[in-house]
This record gives sequence, structure tokens and C-alpha cells, in this order.
Amino acid sequence: MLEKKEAQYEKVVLIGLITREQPEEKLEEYMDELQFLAYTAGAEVAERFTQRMDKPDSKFFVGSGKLEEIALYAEENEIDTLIFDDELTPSQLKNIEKVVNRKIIDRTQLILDIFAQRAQTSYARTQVELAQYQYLLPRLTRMWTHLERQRGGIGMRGPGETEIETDRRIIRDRITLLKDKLKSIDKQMATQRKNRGALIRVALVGYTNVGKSTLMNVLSKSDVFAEDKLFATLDTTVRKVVIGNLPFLLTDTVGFIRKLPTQLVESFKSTLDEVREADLLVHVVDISHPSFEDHIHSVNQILQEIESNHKPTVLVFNKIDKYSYVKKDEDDLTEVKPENISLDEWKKTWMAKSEHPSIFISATEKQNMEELRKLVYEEVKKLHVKRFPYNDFLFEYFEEES
Ligand SMILES: Nc1nc2c(ncn2[C@@H]2O[C@H](COP(=O)(O)OP(=O)(O)OP(=O)(O)O)[C@@H](O)[C@H]2O)c(=O)[nH]1
Ligand SMILES: [Mg+2]
Repeated sequence: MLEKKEAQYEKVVLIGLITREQPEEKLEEYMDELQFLAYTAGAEVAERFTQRMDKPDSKFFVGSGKLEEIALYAEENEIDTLIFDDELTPSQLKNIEKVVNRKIIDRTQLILDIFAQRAQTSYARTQVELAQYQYLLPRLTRMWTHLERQRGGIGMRGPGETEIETDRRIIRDRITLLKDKLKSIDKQMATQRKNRGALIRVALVGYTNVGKSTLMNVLSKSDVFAEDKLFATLDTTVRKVVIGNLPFLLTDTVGFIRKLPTQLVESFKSTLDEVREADLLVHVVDISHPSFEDHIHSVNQILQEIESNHKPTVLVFNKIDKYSYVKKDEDDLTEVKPENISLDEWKKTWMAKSEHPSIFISATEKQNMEELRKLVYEEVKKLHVKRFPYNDFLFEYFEEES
């Protein structure tokens, strides 16, 4: 399942729906993100197709006329793959495949595929493989009932069906095996975490591609893989960092994303354990992204899912160097967009409305890094004092040379 893709780019089209819950601007954003995901996976997007509908068509996801249009386009432009923005049901998948003779994938599969390409350690590979099989299993099952229905009651123990049944058994066995393997690695990792001793643990969390690894590198002066693609980091990296005279552990974690496949949340449990067991969260935000507030919301939602939303947190607004402010004319009465708000205004609003201390920085341009160090130092110190009340630590802050 974990085949690496060749460097050659696949030609793809993206397909999404404008619905009541997903108005046009929202879809635009999702499609931008889907395009970035596709690019990360090694695809080139030739065209986007969107359609306004009350809800996804149960048979084809889009209307049958739209699908014909897409099929024709795919034919004429030698498109390899159709990528749907939402998860397709097994029967939609089957029906679409009958009309369009192309590879059909959905957002979940795309994310799983990127994870598969990026997984480095046997741990990450095991997690991804498990998630992939879990995604596949119900699809095989439905295909099986579908065949069963098609053949009718009598004489239905045909070879095709037995094959699928065997496949299902093999996949189930494989899932059990992978789960066992993960359990034993989880145990090992829990022991490792315990052996790290009593140091305060700080975890970098945030939406994908916001600059967590870059910040990790700057703070720990180490060399963690950072790249302008999604999910550059799959394995957690832990470094011991000393600010002033105060040592603590800093963890870089996998980035979060909207519509994160549930299979992945489950199988990345241990990666997320790092977050769950952290004493302090450094929530990194890419302020140059137009939907950064949505990103904050999605991250908070996932934090809530793993019961980590009440931890002490520092909000770090990164990439201020890239932030572009578009001043509106005074007589311009159109709706205010995020880009019409100046950085200073953002600072004021976020510092006033957030329950957490927040700071605005640029990790690549090293702007405000000293303030960030101080802020993290103060927060770690608070936790340290709580944990070691009798420790006569010399809490003098020493400016670091950089
Ligand atoms: N302009 C600008 N770019 C930045 C800054 N910080 C990080 N980047 C860039 O943003 C991209 C993503 O950075 P990463 O550090 O890989 O982001 P990440 O949050 O670790 O991403 P994932 O591991 O994929 O979740 C890279 O191209 C970085 O060079 C910044 O302060 N300003
Ligand atoms: Mg990273």
C-alpha cells in the first residue's frame, strides 16, 4: 500500500460542491487547499469543476449532466485523475467509475496518499497503512453487498465474491496485526516519554504549513525538515531546549488540517499523545493565510477531541513578514476582508480576545524571536515552579546571543 510515487506529475481535475453549509467563498478556500494537497501529492491541477446543489447527489456526487461534462473534459485533455473535495460513498465511487474511465479519488484518499509518501519511520508507516486499510475495508464490504444484490439469491457463491471475502479477511487480519504492532510501539514510546524525566514538555501545534518545524529549528538551533508543502512533518521530533538557564523539552508535531480523515486521528494517536502529555502548547498560526482564523478554529476543535484544549497555551502568529495589508478606501462600503485589517489591529483584537498570551513573529526573518523566547521562558517557569516548589532554581533570564 505504501508505494512511492514517481516524480512525474499526474494531471488532475478537482471537483467540489457549493451547498448551504459550504457557500461559494468557503468552497473556494477548500479547493485552494485541495489544490495544494494535490500539488503536495505530485499532481498538476488542470481544471476545477464546481456545482451548486442542495446536497451531494447520492448517485454521482455531482449531477449526471455535470459528470458528463467532466468526463468529456477528461477525455479531451488527457486527465489522469479526478479528485473530489469530499469523501465519496462506496456506491458513488462505483457509479462514477462506470461513467468516467479514470482514477477517482477523494480528499481522504489524497491525504492518506500524502501521508503514505511522507512516512519515514516504521512507526509512521504502520499508522498510515492501518488508516489506509480502515478506509478500504467498508468499501470492499459495500462492493460485496453490491455484487450480492446484482447476482440475486441463487448460486451467488461465485468466485468473484469469494475473492472479495478472502480480501476482506486478509485485510481484517492485517488490521489486527498492525494494531498489535502499534500497541507495542506505543508502549515503547510511553516508556521513552517517561524516561525523559521530569522536564517540562512543550509541544508545537498548529495547522499544516504554518512554520512549526521552522520555529523548532530556530528555537532549538537544530535541523528539522521544513518545506513549503503540506505535512512535511509526520514523525514527532523532540529536542531539549534551554532558554536562559531553564531546560525543557520541545516537540514538533504533525500539522492539523480541516476535514482530517477520522481514520488518521485514530491511528496517529501516539503522535497526538505528545500533545496530550504536553504541559504547554505553543499554537503556531500563519497570519499571512487569509483563513488563519478558520485554521485556529480547526486546531482548537482537534485539541478538544483529544482533550487538550485546557492546557496552558501560547498563541504564536507567524509569518508577519509575509502579511499583506490592503487598506480600504474610506468610501469603500464593501465587506471588510481579513486582508483589510492591519497587523496592528490584528494584534489588538487577538491580544484582547484571546485567553492566551499571544505574540507576532517571523520565524524565517527572526523577527521578535527574543520576545518569543522570553514569553516561552515565563510560561515554562510558571509550570516549573508549580512542579518543583522547593527547587532553588536561579530564575534569572539571560539574553541569548544569536
Ligand atoms: N515568509 C515566511 N515563511 C515562513 C516563516 N516560517 C516558516 N515559513 C515557511 O513556511 C513553510 C512551511 O514551514 P514548516 O516549518 O515546514 O511548517 P510546518 O508547520 O512544520 O508544516 P507541516 O510539518 O507540514 O505541518 C516553509 O516553506 C517555511 O520556509 C515565516 O516566518 N515567514
Ligand atoms: Mg513540520
